[in-house]
Amino acid sequence: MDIKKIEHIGIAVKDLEASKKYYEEVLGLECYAVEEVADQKVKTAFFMVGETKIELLESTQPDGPIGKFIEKKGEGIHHLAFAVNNIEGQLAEAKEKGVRLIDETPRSGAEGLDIAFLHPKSTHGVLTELCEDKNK
Ligand SMILES: C[C@@H](C(=O)O)C(=O)SCCNC(=O)CCNC(=O)[C@H](O)C(C)(C)COP(=O)(O)OP(=O)(O)OC[C@H]1O[C@@H](n2cnc3c(N)ncnc32)[C@H](O)[C@@H]1OP(=O)(O)O
Ligand SMILES: [Co+2]
Repeated sequence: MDIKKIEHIGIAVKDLEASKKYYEEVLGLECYAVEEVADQKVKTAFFMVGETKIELLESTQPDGPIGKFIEKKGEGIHHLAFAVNNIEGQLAEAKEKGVRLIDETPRSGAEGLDIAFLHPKSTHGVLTELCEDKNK
């Protein structure tokens, strides 16, 4: 695969406002965007840390992926997202190499990126997101 960098680290939180305060007031990071992604049933808050972002995720519905994750495991690191070119090609390669795809075709994520997830059961336990900025 052709990975450029870690695009973001996704963190599941119960209360976006409360956790945002920790990142701002304790860690001293600046939240530069808050966005709801209805397709994923989440509200997100983004912080830039060098070239990588932290994506806080609060569930907007109990049956969404973040709602279910928090119910089972509590708050914490949820996924690792890599920036790639040609996301469709990367998905095809991953599939060809035996990885189970959650998304066979990319969906719309936050910040206008195309995103697709690889199943944690075939990535040694890490829910993995591929992201491509097709507007660049
Ligand atoms: C806004 C956007 C963006 O960046 O632009 C986002 O990030 S949206 C971020 C939120 N969206 C997503 O995560 C979409 C992709 N995620 C999904 O489709 C789902 O959450 C799955 C990862 C397939 C899990 O869903 P499912 O209903 O199957 O839950 P489940 O609890 O039965 O999980 C099946 C097995 O996977 C494990 N599992 C579940 N979530 C996990 C996670 N985040 N990391 C590692 N392992 C995980 C469970 O422990 C379980 O293992 P055991 O059987 O051993 O107990
Ligand atoms: Co993400």
